[in-house]
Amino acid sequence: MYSTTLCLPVQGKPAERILLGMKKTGFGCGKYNGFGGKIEDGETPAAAAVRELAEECGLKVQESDLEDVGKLMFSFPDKPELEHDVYVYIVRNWQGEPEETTEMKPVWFDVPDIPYKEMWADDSYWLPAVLKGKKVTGSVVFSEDQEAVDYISIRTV
Ligand SMILES: COc1nc(N)nc2c1ncn2[C@H]1C[C@H](O)[C@@H](COP(=O)(O)OP(=O)(O)OP(=O)(O)O)O1
Repeated sequence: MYSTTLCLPVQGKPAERILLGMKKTGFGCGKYNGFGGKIEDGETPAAAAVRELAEECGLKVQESDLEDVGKLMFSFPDKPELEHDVYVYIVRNWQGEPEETTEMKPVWFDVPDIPYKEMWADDSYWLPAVLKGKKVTGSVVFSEDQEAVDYISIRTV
């Protein structure tokens, strides 16, 4: 079990546009997602979110720019080593312009055009609520192929 972060840069409140990245390597390669990765030993979730956002798309934020919008747990019964949780943040203020890196190719989407079919299957269950200003907590169990959602429980606040 490990912990990760996921940072979602948005414009507007409620969100009108979102910056997603096409993941080019590693876990989730070939999917659009927010920006994030594993929390390193001794690192706080917020520090990891700031670091990963800069590493993956060049946007610089302060920890005070992070809006904590929830925590999700992902499990894969057929691959228990992939079990992890994710701290999810929205950011509305940053320095710099999105740039392609070796890990991600950033693309802005209008919220109605978010490409859910090219994203992790859980996203359509919780991202719309987050973009409307809700906070989410929950857990997702993935199927044998690690793509479909077998069970999901999301609580919005
Ligand atoms: C399984 O469902 C998931 N859904 C969504 N929306 N996002 C997910 C899911 N599983 C993982 N994520 C996010 C969490 C992280 O932001 C990335 C994956 O990060 P990873 O652990 O693979 O870290 P890497 O970017 O590969 O590399 P390093 O941490 O080693 O830099 O996806």
